[in-house]
Amino acid sequence: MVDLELGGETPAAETDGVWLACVACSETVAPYDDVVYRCPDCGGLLEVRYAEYPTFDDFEGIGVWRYADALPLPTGVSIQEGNTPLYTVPEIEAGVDVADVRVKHEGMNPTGAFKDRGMTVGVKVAERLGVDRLACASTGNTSAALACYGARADTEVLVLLPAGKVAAGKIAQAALHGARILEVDGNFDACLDVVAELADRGEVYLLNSINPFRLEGQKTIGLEILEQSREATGEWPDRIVLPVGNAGNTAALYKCFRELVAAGAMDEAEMPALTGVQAEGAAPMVEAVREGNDEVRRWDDVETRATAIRIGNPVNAPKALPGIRATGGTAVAVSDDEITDAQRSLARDGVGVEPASAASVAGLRKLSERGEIGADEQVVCLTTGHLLKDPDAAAAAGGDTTPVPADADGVLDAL
Ligand SMILES: Cc1ncc(COP(=O)(O)O)c(C=O)c1O
Ligand SMILES: N[C@@H](CCOP(=O)(O)O)C(=O)O
Repeated sequence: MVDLELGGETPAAETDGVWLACVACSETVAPYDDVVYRCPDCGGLLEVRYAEYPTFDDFEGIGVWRYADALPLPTGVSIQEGNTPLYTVPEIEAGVDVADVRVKHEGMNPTGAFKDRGMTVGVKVAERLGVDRLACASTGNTSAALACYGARADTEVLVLLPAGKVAAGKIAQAALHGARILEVDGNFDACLDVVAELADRGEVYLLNSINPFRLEGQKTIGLEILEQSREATGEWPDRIVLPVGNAGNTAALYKCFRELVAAGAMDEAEMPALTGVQAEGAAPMVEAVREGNDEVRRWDDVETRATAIRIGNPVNAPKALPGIRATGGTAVAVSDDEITDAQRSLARDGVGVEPASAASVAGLRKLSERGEIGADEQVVCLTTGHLLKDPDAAAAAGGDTTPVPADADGVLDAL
């Protein structure tokens, strides 16, 4: 049984009102005494807990650190992450039977993906812990963000990537920011197994989303969506539709809502329905939701054009599955062609995203067609990464180029 209550006594192990708690057995752990990723008693996932949870009145400033009162440290290693736009998307809205559709474009973060929100917190915690080598496994975006924030913190970064399966823009980022890049003969899940073992041996500090501090930063996506939606429409959204890979965002959004409920700033019934979308070729969470399972079965063979979510063993499933269920959400799988169609529609609405991001819109379309989303709902789709992350996919989804001679008549003839 997963313990997802936030209540209980403040343990002796707290520092500045912050501690870690196991979501499976409630064991508490001091936050900064040792490096821990899992419960020392049962191996369950850890999450950050606080003596007090803030309300919206406590927030000031802009970006991730506007929400400092909801984060474990007062400042981060920051390059101005967060404060991403919430766009209207007229073409997409016109094609679905839903009252209001907005797109929260996390591709507008400094490195072009939501990961920056986590790294600004995680790399600061790494500094506090005094570790000297940061590492991650990655389908690309985590490595780009870690390389960038590691550079900013002047700390060594090691990234393990599945060979041949990472988009060009992401490798370029990790390389230029100075990470040591190792291409592994295995998929993302195998890379994570290896880097987790290196972390257990004390060789590296792990900054994948199993790191509970990193997910604290990603919680701010939820806080921004709630504030921006209320400003734009007067309401909080009924539903947030998001791509799912390692399920960190799903877990982080659910934690965001639970904390607002604990603070008395949100009623449980107001939590937006968390709706996860996976590619058909990498859909273990969808399988678990459909079959009503409490555990997610690892898929060893995964494949999708949306390389960012080519993941068969979502490490945050024990936090994310209860979030989908408790908020009245669901999960749906979409084909690669549906993803590319959604990517094109987003582009026509002026929103340039990488394939995995477009999965959210593809999922919205599928659920709306099936009548599984109410016509009166206000929906926010999360787009997680920028178009330029995967230039090859963007070029393939876009139109062909036409060769022309270098004269005006030749150009006009070609039109
Ligand atoms: C662009 C993009 N979208 C979605 C995801 C999935 O997010 P999560 O792992 O939080 O489910 C990832 C990485 O995992 C990603 O890089
Ligand atoms: N898409 C991710 C996969 C790793 O996810 P993480 O959130 O656990 O770091 C990536 O960009 O590497």
